[in-house]
Amino acid sequence: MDGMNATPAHRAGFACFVGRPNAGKSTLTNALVGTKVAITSDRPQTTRHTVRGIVHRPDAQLVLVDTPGLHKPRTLLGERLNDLVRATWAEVDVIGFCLPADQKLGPGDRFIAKELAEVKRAKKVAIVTKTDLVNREAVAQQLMAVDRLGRELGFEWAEIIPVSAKSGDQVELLADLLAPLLPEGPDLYPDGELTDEPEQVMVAELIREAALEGVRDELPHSLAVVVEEMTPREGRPADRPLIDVRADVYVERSSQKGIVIGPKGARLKDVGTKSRAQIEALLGTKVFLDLHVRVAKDWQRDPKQLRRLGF
Ligand SMILES: Nc1nc2c(ncn2[C@@H]2O[C@H](COP(=O)(O)OP(=O)(O)OP(=O)(O)O)[C@@H](O)[C@H]2O)c(=O)[nH]1
Repeated sequence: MDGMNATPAHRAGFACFVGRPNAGKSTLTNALVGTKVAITSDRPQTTRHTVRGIVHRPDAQLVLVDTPGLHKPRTLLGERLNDLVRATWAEVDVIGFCLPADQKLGPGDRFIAKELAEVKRAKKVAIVTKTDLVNREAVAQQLMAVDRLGRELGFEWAEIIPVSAKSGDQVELLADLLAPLLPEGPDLYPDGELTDEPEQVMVAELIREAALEGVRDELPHSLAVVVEEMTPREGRPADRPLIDVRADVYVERSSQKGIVIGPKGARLKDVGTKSRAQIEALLGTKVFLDLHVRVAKDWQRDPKQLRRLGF
């Protein structure tokens, strides 16, 4: 190749991390993006919400979509949630299968990998996570185990890589390996998009958690929250700022609206009080929270709505 064509084409695309609960997907997303985007916790299955983080590089833009976990479906809703996961998988360019280095490859991993084998378009990357917890020998064993798993299921991993999101070991390299797997194209999102999004996403997640409390069985995955506005109130003294947060809680059917609002609005008020306290703790300032409940019919099934709702 001569000097004129030496610059590789710019690439941009979507990737998501999959893996059993607690595999380290959110932590890895945060490590790659360099900003806290998804909320992590020691509790399994906190990532029900699909959250985007964007890795901006000179040569590529990698948009990370955080899908909910795929589970052995026991209910119709579980089945629908899995549909949502598969719909996301069908749209992304790269899927990173996360496997913790400190746990033996088990039935849960196999279940997910089997599903992965059905995904045709996306390139699949195996990521052995939490390598700081074990010695090199154990990491090597896990790399071989996941390699075998791919072959058993009849597909090949585009890459297999060990990382530690905690220590940062190999995180850069992971980004270097993911970037070339994306399709050629210009940035999908403007640079700087990230600056206020993570906070808004976290605020939305706090409201969603509060709104789900006590009604999880009735509306497990039919709730989405979009923060429409987050602005400092003008004319406040510098030492006592106030942030106005306007957010919409979306349900799928009008019958669900009543559940969220509660008798005489009592539930929604409670949701507001609870989530406001947490938002204030997160932002470190007083907050005025303005909550509205809206119906977005069958949002889980409509790609346009999903995108609007941040999925
Ligand atoms: N030692 C170590 N711990 C990690 C690492 N990455 C994640 N963890 C821990 O593992 C636990 C689960 O991490 P998450 O990132 O929340 O895992 P997840 O896969 O997003 O979990 P779900 O949301 O339940 O699907 C947390 O306690 C993390 O602190 C790592 O590289 N090293």
